[in-house]
Formats: sequence, C-alpha cells, structure tokens
Amino acid sequence: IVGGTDSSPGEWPWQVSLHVKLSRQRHLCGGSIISNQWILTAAHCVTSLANPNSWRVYAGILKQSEINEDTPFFRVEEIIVHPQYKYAQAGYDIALMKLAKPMNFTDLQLPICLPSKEDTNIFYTDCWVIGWGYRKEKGRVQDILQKAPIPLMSTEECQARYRKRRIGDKVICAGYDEGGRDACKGDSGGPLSCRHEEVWYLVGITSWGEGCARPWQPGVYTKVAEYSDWILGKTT
Ligand SMILES: O=C1CSc2cc(C(=O)N[C@@H](Cc3ccccc3)C(=O)NCCc3cc(Cl)ccc3-n3cnnn3)ccc2N1
Repeated sequence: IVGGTDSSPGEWPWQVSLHVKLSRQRHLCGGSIISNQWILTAAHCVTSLANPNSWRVYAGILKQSEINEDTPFFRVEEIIVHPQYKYAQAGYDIALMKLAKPMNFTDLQLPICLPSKEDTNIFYTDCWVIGWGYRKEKGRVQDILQKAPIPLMSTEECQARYRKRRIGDKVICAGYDEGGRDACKGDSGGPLSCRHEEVWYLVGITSWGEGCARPWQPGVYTKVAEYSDWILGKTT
C-alpha cells in the first residue's frame, strides 16, 4: 500500500496473507475470509501456482514477522478460478480457495459481508484498501498490515483515465487524481472494504493498475457484487 498507515490488531479480521511454499516461503497475495471455509482472492494470484498444496493461508495476523515455522496456517483443499479469466486487465480476476478444514471465528479472524448484486448502485463513501504490499513501485513486502482510505470512481471517469484499456462494468476503480495512495505489489487479491451503515462489505478485489499511486492512474478492482451468483453457486 502506498500512502497508508499501520493497521491495529483486529481492525481487518477478514484479511488473510496467502503464502506460497516452494523451496522457500513468501507472502504472495492478500485474500478475504467470506465464510468459515472459503477465501476470496484474485485469479492472477492463484494461476501463478495452481497446486493447492503449495499454498498456506495465514489468518488473524497483523505482522508478517508473526509468521514462522510454528505459526498455524490453513491448508487449501481446492482452488476455483473464474472460467472466463485470462489475465487481470481483461477482467474476471476472481478466485476461490476452499480451506481443508473450516476455521473457528475469533476476534482476529471473521468474515466480511458480500455485497448483493442489487447493491451495485450503492455509492460507498468509506472505502479502504489493505495489504502487506510495497509502499512504492520499487519496494518490498511490509511487516505491518497497511491501510489507506481510497475514494471510488465512476466507470466513465476510470475509462477516461485508461484510454488504451476497456474498463468494463465488472470492475470498480478507486484512487486520487493527484495520486499518492494506492495498492501496490503484494496487495493484490486483498479486499477493497467499504463500510455502509455500520456494516463492512467486500466491494472489490485488488486487481491491477498502471504503476502504483501515480496521478490519473487509479487502482482497478474486481467488482464483487457482479459475481455474487458465481460465488454463491460455488460455495453453497
Ligand atoms: O516476497 C515478495 C517479493 S516479490 C512479490 C511480488 C508480488 C507482486 O508482484 N504481486 C502482484 C500480483 C502478482 C501476484 C502473483 C504473481 C504475479 C503477480 C501485485 O500485487 N500487483 C498489484 C497490482 C496493482 C493493483 C492495484 Cl489496484 C493498483 C496498482 C497495482 N500495481 C501496479 N504495479 N504494481 N502494483 C507479490 C508478492 C511478492 N512477494
């Protein structure tokens, strides 16, 4: 996250850190708890490593330094990538991870609400992007989970800023025309969380952008409300 600040323990209990363990282990993406057995993340995260056994899901952590060989994690039993996904900029950048065992909810690990497809016209005014990603384009993964408030942008405004791209209605853009606050490498797959009438909703999944926090280059997020049928169909 560029231009963010440290989160507090339990502030974002739905945020998970997705680690890949090959010869060594590292944080690769964020994800969101949506039920006791399902994590929602970005397709581009999991297509880079489709083998469920290579993934470790860490929930209820604030700092990457809390993770060591003794830290408990959830194994992944199944990965479901959206069938129309090709690459992030083309959309459908959404995937589900089924945990091998259901998790117990605690104050530090809780699900976030999914917006319903009727909610696509709510104008959210209190949205935050969260993650352990870089603080600048040539950076490194951060220790303490970062948060930044980011205003949503209309599809028309977003299309005007990305003239060479097709900005469809299944993505939502968020950013500042002056730049300065944005997601960055290591944040993808994580939540764009918006609070509406005291309830937090998973409005977006961090997907792509042209650089990080550049002026006139907003972040592009998978619009979760457009996939509620797909999510419910796969998880119930
Ligand atoms: O220990 C390490 C050091 S190297 C490293 C790189 C990445 C990375 O590139 N992630 C990409 C996505 C990715 C994931 C898996 C495999 C390949 C790529 C990302 O987050 N990409 C974020 C995309 C993005 C989204 C928004 Cl909304 C706004 C701006 C951007 N950025 C534009 N340029 N950088 N970020 C993630 C974890 C890492 N862990």
